[in-house]
Amino acid sequence: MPRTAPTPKKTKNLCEVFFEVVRAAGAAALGPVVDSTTRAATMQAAAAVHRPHLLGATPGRARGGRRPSTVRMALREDGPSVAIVGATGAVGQEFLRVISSRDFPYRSIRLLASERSAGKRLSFEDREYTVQDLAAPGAFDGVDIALFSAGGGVSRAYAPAAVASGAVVVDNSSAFRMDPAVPLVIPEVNPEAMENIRLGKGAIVANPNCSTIICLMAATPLHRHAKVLRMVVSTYQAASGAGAAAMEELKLQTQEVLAGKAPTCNIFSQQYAFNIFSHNAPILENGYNEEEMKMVKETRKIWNDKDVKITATCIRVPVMRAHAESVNLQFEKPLDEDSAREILRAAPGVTIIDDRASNHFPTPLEVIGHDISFQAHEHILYLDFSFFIHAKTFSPLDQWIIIECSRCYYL
Ligand SMILES: NC(=O)C1=CN([C@@H]2O[C@H](COP(=O)(O)OP(=O)(O)OC[C@H]3O[C@@H](n4cnc5c(N)ncnc54)[C@H](OP(=O)(O)O)[C@@H]3O)[C@@H](O)[C@H]2O)C=CC1
Ligand SMILES: N[C@@H](CC(=O)OP(=O)(O)O)C(=O)O
Repeated sequence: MPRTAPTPKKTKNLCEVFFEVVRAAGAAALGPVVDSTTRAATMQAAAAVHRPHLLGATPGRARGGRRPSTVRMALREDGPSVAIVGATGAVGQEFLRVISSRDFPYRSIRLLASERSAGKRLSFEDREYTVQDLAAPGAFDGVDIALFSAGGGVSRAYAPAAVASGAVVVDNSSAFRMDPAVPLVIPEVNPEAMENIRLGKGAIVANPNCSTIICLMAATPLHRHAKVLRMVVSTYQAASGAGAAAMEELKLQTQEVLAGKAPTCNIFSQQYAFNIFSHNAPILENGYNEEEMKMVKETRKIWNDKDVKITATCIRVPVMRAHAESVNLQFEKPLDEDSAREILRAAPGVTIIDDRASNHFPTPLEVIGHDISFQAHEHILYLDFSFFIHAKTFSPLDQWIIIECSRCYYL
């Protein structure tokens, strides 16, 4: 199956921005990503592509060399102090995993959650941490970077306090995405939106909805080349996007249905196993569900184009991890298939897997282990191009985003 590794984008990338910020903060340059698993090695290669300056700026360290997984280089005096809000949750745990697998440098880590979890002990990189109550006074004292993933309400309630104490908040929720004062960033797409973010100067950086991220990582390079006039997206969203409890429900329902029992419906209002249904987000006045309108609004903000025509149909499919999307684009300028392929080959975070001869294209199961990939599955008509994407959901795609965002100061 032909695969093409992503190559660095030509515009100023996240690493450069982050490097500048870290330098401005008086911190030393960062080191290479290291981990012990094959999957992490894949991510390491991708990270190397995205962080050439960081890799090059660390004298005396082997580039890309494998070290034993027990030897962590992430805990560094010159790294930022990091807080994770929602540390006990599925995404919070994923933050920790990615910080570790990407060797993200940190001076200290503070794990924050609700009072329900306060006092709970969690181990990370061979150290024990006590989960602290987010609502306790001084929760953000001395914090440089706060990664929020505890829901929109928690972000709205506590992100301002984190900012006031000087932290850069990277928010995984939808709370601030459409706030004109808050950059909405996909590092591989619009890192320039957070050029003004500086460590030590409180600010919020918002992370888009995962379906938007997946779509725009492939659509934006084409948009920049030929200008998208109209985008039609259909999603096939996995259980992981709805959290750990939803994944458990899919597993349980599958067992129940196979055993001839009635499926347990706690997270979703209808049977999920062996079924598909419209995304469970609330339906809005215009008849779209909220997930679909996020795609519309967030794309317009990220592209800074309020006129681009977008429609989305978001569907939940009984797949454990990895969302898929069908994207149809109409361009202002002609774009042939070979050109589109070349553009996408050069796009960061995009891998082309397009084995038409044997009718074998990426599946969610195969995609787990890659940051993002897509499949061109239709020939290009004049001004028209369709492709199909499989990508991970919050795990680890959003974490990649978050890690890279934080690099901008840090995600
Ligand atoms: N960008 C994207 O596409 C995605 C974004 N998300 C965001 O991440 C959020 C979390 O998802 P997930 O990890 O799956 O959810 P979980 O339910 O697994 O975890 C929720 C976390 O938030 C904490 N929390 C909840 N309420 C409070 C509170 N009042 N104060 C402090 N901490 C609180 C919980 O702490 P405790 O253990 O104490 O209850 C827990 O750590 C989502 O709500 C969504 O906003 C998620 C997926 C994708
Ligand atoms: N996109 C997630 C839902 C979610 O968490 O979205 P957001 O980050 O916009 O709240 C899903 O698959 O259901």
